[in-house]
Amino acid sequence: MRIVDIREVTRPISSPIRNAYIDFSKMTLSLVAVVTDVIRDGKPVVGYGFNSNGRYGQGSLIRERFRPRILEAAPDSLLDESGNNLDPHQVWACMMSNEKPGGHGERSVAVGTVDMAIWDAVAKIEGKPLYQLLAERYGNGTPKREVFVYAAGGYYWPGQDLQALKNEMQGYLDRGYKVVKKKIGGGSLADDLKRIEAVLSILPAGCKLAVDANGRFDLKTAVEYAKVLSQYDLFWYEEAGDPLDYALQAELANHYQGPMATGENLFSMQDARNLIRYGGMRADRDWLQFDCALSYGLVEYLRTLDMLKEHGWSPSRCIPHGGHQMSLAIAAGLGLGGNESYPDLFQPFGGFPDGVQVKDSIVTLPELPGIGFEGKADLYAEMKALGEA
Ligand SMILES: O=C([O-])CC(=O)C(=O)O
Ligand SMILES: [Mg+2]
Repeated sequence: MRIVDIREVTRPISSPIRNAYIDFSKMTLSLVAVVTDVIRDGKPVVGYGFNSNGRYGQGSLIRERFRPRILEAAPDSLLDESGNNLDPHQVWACMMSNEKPGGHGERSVAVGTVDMAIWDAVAKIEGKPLYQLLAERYGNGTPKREVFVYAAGGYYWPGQDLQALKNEMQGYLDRGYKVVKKKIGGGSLADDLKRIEAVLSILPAGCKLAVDANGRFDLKTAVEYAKVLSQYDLFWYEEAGDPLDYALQAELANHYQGPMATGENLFSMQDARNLIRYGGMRADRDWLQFDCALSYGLVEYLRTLDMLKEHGWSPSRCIPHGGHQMSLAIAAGLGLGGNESYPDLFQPFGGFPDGVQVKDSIVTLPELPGIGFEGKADLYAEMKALGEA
């Protein structure tokens, strides 16, 4: 078998929202199709991938470096031992040939996007859900199809008042979520507190709020917020300072006893390892949000999970950023603590297969081959236009 083509298209996922650092008025993503010559149900198997929100489409890197490397490689060098399927680790090594270490910037997003499509193809060729394949190859053999999800929103919308914020959050509760997230750091502390209290005022017992500063704060501000946020029983306090400022994160732990979360902007195992070594994160309560779609894909994420294990961290402390089905499959296959979800944003790319309902903040993954994109009609329509044209 061989890869016949790799196609990329850059799509808008823009909206007028902003967090403490960026607005999303020009946000895009790359959608990738990896076309193989393997025939299933009378059609070539095509794997699909896309990158998460927050970084932009990676078309030029994919077209200039990663696509040609794969297509120019000897087809057999990309296969597993059976010779009947791709080996994602070999494809990854091929993409990363002649790439120096460090400086993980945008290329990790390009590689992560192609890697997602490779895993989708591999699981489809095996005729299994990706979560099943992962549980068999790297997990305990049995996936856990019920995955915790929380609703991320609470962005700064133009003109949104407190009532509109409450309505937004109520909408998530009505759809079955028990944990909701809102942004902080995009206004004054006093305004943020009004917004936090507005949300808390509508949360029933058993439901929780997480807050996300998107790396905006210096140490002084992060600590100021920590002191005030300590009065609430928050689900977590996320990305207070710059993602690479491990000393800030470590110092913050001296001022905030509740759970903290970070990692969505760490794009390699090595960066994640530095967070674990130097960031003062606490394995008994904190959360790790590394997102494979931004950070060299699942091949690298497997290395990150191994690194975590060596440092005494359970995969159940990981709740990835990004709200995509790839991380849902990894969560189900390898026992992560859950996944992010953006019920009202970044469509059609985020979310779940059609008909999957959130109940008590849990989704149950259906048995679809691959990652499961074909189960979401609006998403699959976009994918099919690229991959089956
Ligand atoms: O607003 C963003 O860039 C997304 C984000 O931080 C998250 O989902 O945690
Ligand atoms: Mg975040």
